[in-house]
Amino acid sequence: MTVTRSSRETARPGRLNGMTAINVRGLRKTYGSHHAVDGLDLDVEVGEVFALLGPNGAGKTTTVEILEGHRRRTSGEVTVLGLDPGHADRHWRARIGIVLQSTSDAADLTVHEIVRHIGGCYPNPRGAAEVIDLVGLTDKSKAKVRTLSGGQRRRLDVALGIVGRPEIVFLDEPTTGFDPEARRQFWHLIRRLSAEGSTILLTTHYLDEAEALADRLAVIADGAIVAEGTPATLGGRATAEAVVSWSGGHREHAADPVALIMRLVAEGADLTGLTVTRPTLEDTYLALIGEAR
Ligand SMILES: Nc1ncnc2c1ncn2[C@@H]1O[C@H](COP(=O)(O)OP(=O)(O)OP(=O)(O)O)[C@@H](O)[C@H]1O
Repeated sequence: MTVTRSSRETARPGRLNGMTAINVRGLRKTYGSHHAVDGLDLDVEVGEVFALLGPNGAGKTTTVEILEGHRRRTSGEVTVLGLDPGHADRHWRARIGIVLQSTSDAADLTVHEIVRHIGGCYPNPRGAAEVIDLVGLTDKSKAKVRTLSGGQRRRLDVALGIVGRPEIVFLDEPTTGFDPEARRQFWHLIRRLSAEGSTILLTTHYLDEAEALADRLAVIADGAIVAEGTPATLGGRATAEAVVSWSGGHREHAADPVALIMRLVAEGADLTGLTVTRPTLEDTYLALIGEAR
């Protein structure tokens, strides 16, 4: 597949172009007779931010947990940072950062204590205060984990996922429960981690989040990838017909909207209220999911 890379790529000093961080071929996971993951192929390059989209039950978490070495696969080939996660050792685990869907426990420790404690499990951790600041929890540093709100706990989960300075970060629905400001802060954090060279694989139901963060994304339906591309090109978005509307309720579909507008100008049409729209990522996503059903 030819993939158009985003302009953000060139701005990344830590990027090692062309090296594969995640390589998946023919991944399958069955529960009884149910195929949760059904022949999934995926390549994520070192330094990429890659988003997995898909409806509830599509197989995103199952896939991510297999990549993290937290779930056994039924069949298929998987390498993450060059190793099979099913047989990986402590050294490999120290290079991986994980933010699970479930919230953290350790309710009687303070935020600072738990971050420092988990950081101590890694060879080269970030400082606890630095990580707590990165996720915007500095004013809750001395608070017990059990007193945090849902969104604050989620931020703590992110802190625990990145404290070990991981080369690759798995984030499963990281911003669920975040208020809008916290989501923006989180986006800023992801861009910063990415700029430092981390590879990031995230699942999300927020299409604006995928569009804002991802170099590439893939849509999963029924355990397989049905489309893959950049946010701009997914599902043929970049070449989809535009809808051109102008005064008097005029509306035309056009493969080349500029040519249409030039023609209208030449014809002396009243172009008050001219708009040109292409399918949004949400339109494209919903169409892909609809086709897959
Ligand atoms: N331990 C399990 N036992 C049986 N079925 C499971 C198990 N874990 C997941 N499944 C099933 O596998 C399918 C994929 O689940 P998964 O959690 O990977 O979906 P998802 O895409 O992450 O969904 P969501 O967006 O809701 O988080 C679902 O049908 C789910 O019910």
